[in-house]
Amino acid sequence: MSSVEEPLGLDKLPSMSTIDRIQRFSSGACRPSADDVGMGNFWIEGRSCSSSNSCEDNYEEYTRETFPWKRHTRDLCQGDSFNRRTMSLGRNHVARGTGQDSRCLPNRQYNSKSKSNDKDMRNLTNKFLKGIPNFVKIVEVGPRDGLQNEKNIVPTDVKIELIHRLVSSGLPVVEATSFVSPKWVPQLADARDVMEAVQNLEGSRLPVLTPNLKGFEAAVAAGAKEVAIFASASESFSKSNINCSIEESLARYRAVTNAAKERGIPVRGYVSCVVGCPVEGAISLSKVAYVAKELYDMGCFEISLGDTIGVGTPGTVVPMLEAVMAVVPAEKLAVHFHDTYGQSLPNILISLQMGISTVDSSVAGLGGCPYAKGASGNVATEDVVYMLNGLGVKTNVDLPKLLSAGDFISKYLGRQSGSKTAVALSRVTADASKI
Ligand SMILES: CC(C)(COP(=O)([O-])OP(=O)([O-])OC[C@H]1O[C@@H](n2cnc3c(N)ncnc32)[C@H](O)[C@@H]1OP(=O)([O-])[O-])[C@@H](O)C(=O)NCCC(=O)NCCSC(=O)C[C@@](C)(O)CC(=O)[O-]
Repeated sequence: MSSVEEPLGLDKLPSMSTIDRIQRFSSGACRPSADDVGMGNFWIEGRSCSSSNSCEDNYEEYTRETFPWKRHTRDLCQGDSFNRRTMSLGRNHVARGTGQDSRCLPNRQYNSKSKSNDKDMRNLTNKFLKGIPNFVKIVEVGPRDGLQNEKNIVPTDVKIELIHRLVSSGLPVVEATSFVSPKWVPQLADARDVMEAVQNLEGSRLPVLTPNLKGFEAAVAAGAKEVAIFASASESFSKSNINCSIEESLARYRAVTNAAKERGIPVRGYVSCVVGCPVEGAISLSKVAYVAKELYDMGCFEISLGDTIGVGTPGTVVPMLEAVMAVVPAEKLAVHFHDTYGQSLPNILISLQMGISTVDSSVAGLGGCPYAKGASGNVATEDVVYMLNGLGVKTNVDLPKLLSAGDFISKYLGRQSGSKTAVALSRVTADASKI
């Protein structure tokens, strides 16, 4: 077995070029159906289409999800449904337009394309982005990664309400909290209360972070049915985040995965600092691949690759993914980007093209790590859903309900949402309501 001191050399990795790999993952084969949100149901290349997830998506559905801003303007002309939507978003402005109302915003003001042009655009998208999966599983990390860095303690009820709202938006996985030391992360000292309150919520899996056996036992006692362990590819970050070396952390995590196996609890693994570390700078690809493989070998069903400080660009993310995908199958990987340099969406896009179909994100772009100075929030879930809708990729997420959850927590925190989509769509509806 290789060790951190003697990492997997890049010379030992397959010499497949980046372009080859992207092409390899650019099959036009059908990908998971919207139901394939559970573990183990990953895209198998060449799988045939089911009638419920035909490769030829319904055109109306496509345009509805692709152009939500257009939908707002169209719905404004349809009166009731728009009113219902804005009210459900908890906004205090209510549009008054009706189908006959001269104040209705004409669609052409927002979308000069004709229907056939829309269709052409979709074909163009298919030609250039055909490797992208039909379904992407979004792992919402807002209640955990999003809130852990908040200075002022967020009341337990607010956290519970946020989780309820996120679950009701259709997100398949909502990371609920962390069973870490309250001295290290005071914001999540109420992990037990949060977990006990949400443990029976249906519709989403609700994993929690556990840094050691103590955390694991506490999580299970509080009702957690899935846990996540978090190692780092950077020695310095491992020390500052969990107070031990990478090798020590892997030994701890083996104890956790063994205990989890005995109880039939699935374990997700994180590797942080996969591109850069706040102390060490660039991180070697072989170290990232090594830690990912160790977590995979100890039984993690999925490995999430975290660009903890958000320094990655497609130029650094592609070789990192190539290195990891040489030792862990793409369908077992997730990407976890922080948006410090605004690179998350291009990084996600290229990851999807390379065969990744699980993406972590945080509602309203909340987040940051208390032990990674300068790291900004995670990519906003609303922005990820907006992009995926635009690509015709299914997520099962109801964008208006997600926006409502983001609005709820942003209002509570007293600041504007970190989601550009949330800000833009709220302006569109606000402007439309003035007409
Ligand atoms: C790992 C430890 C616990 C080691 O912390 P330590 O101080 O070395 O632990 P220790 O074993 O020496 O114990 C010290 C005290 O902590 C207690 N303790 C020990 N374990 C637990 C526990 N599970 N829950 C509650 N209490 C615990 C233990 O009982 C003892 O209590 P005392 O006797 O002093 O009263 C600590 O460093 C820690 O909690 N770190 C977590 C920090 C954290 O959560 N960071 C943010 C995670 S985000 C991340 O990693 C990146 C990620 C995943 O988001 C991906 C990305 O963005 O890229």
